[in-house]
Amino acid sequence: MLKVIQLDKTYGSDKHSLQSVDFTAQPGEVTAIIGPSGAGKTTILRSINQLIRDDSGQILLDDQDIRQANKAELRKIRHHIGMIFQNYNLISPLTALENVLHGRLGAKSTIAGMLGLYSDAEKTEALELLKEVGLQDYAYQRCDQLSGGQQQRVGIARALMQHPKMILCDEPIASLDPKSTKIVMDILRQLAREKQLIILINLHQVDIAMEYADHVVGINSGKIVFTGPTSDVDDTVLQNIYRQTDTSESVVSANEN
Ligand SMILES: Nc1ncnc2c1ncn2[C@@H]1O[C@H](COP(=O)(O)OP(=O)(O)OP(=O)(O)O)[C@@H](O)[C@H]1O
Repeated sequence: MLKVIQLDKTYGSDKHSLQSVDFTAQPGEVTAIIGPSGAGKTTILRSINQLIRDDSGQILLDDQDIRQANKAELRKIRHHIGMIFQNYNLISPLTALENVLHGRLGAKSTIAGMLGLYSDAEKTEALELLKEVGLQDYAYQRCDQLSGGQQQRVGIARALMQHPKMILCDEPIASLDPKSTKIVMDILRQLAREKQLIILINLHQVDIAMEYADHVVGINSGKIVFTGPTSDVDDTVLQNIYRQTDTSESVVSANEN
């Protein structure tokens, strides 16, 4: 389980971007973080794997506080956290298979990684993962010749190659058409269920969050204003999450552990 407790982040001296952020995300579930532009969604994801250093709080992944990890421990923890990005972050001239194999880089020695030395077992696994995301026929195609939706699926296979406990997805469908959006979201939900992964997704599209998420975290101006099952999200909750001004201090919480 992921537990974020009292997380605070200030950019510069006065830009308070996260204020006492508390939420949990469970294995086997899709958890969507929703909120207006600038609310702090990306800052939360980047804090979780310590791409940015937050100021205070706890980030517990299976009871290990990521914030307290030393460099070697952090490298190990990060290896089990997959990342999915809006712009896919693939290496364009390389094939889909080569990009998926890059998911193993964190587990290899620098030399083996630099020389692109992968075992037959790793290649077989990468091909299997491409099959899982429906891209078995594209393994040897350069990534810049794939559609956006196909590239995002390569990104998912690359994350799976890390044998993740958790996948953090930052606006994974923002550049995709509705058909590709459905394919990608169906895959993410299925992965959560079948592999018991924690899937945490920043989303701008409320309708997609409502359709695919089991759990919703609503944030406005750096503060959590709702956390609970998707079935508890109604118009009042959405108005609170997307309100223009930061006048309300109300926090709606349902069935939190
Ligand atoms: N590197 C930075 N330096 C200073 N302020 C930053 C930095 N990164 C983000 N911020 C500020 O922190 C706040 C939260 O930003 P963040 O990108 O986390 O929001 P978001 O909810 O992901 O927004 P969007 O939906 O538009 O991507 C914003 O006010 C933003 O301007």
